[in-house]
Amino acid sequence: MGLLVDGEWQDRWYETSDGEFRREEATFRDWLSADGGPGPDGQRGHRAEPGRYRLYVSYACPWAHRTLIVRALKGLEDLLPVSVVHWRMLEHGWTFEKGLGVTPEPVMGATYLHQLYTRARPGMTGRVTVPLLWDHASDAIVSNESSELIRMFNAAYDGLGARPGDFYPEPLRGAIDGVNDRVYPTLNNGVYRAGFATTQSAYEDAVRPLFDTLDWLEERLSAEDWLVGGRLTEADIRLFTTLVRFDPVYHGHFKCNLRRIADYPALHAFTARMMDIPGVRETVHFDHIKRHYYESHRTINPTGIVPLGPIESY
Ligand SMILES: N[C@@H](CCC(=O)N[C@@H](CS)C(=O)NCC(=O)O)C(=O)O
Repeated sequence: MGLLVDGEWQDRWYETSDGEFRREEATFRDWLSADGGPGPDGQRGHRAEPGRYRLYVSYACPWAHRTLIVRALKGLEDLLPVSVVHWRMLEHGWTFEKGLGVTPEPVMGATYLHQLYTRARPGMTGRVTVPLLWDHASDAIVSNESSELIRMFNAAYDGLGARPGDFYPEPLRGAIDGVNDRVYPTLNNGVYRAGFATTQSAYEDAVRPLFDTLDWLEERLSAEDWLVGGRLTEADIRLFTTLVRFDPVYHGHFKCNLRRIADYPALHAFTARMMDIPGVRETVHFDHIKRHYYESHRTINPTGIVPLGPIESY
């Protein structure tokens, strides 16, 4: 685990001096669009073209997982190739070391993901994260912010043979944003705030609202199959990537153990429903998920032992 400082890699754990984990803002925020025009907030545009871009992911990472799901649902496999990093993230950060499911890095034969970051921006300071969208044409990083990447993939390739489907439909945007605004801080990021806390109070301050949100979601999903508008939207996709990791990883490794998802009938049924959407199951790799967390976070799990359970229930 580490970060780039003035273009040099430094092996360093997260800064949690007051006991709390804070996620840093993503560094690269350009936009992929059908015509190369700017993003919704004026971000610099890159034109969608078959094969021009490459998506770098970790199968373990819930943020990268969102982008893989939207890529699958929109049928972008042939338009947008993917590279997969090794599940273990230790002193060099994400790597392309050989391993089951890991793909060799094609742009520069890099061993470490941070080499791509410094190729795009020499001298950069910041974290080296997945997902990452690389532009082969301009040898640049378009974006490393998953919440924005899924909105780009939702529309950018529509004229190039993407499958129909809109996961952020105009009339539902307010309601989707409303759900995301609760689910992101308390749950998607809440599990990390619990797991990386270094004081009892920071841990408890994360876990309590996390389970309040799970209770709230259980109630919503007892009445409806989907979170917003009676149809699958990005709000469901963003929830799913955390729920599917919950019992195998967050319950034990991150100490989010008031209850399991298996104890919530509606949340469990929702996760199973998501798994059954064609294309989704193939994006879920429990081997990378479990091994990443238990083998990488040596401050939390010094032996690197990966628990055998739970028995998979989806
Ligand atoms: N805001 C980013 C967060 C991405 C992120 O934090 N990814 C994690 C993996 S789950 C990562 O690469 N962490 C490496 C690090 O923080 O050094 C997004 O949603 O795309």
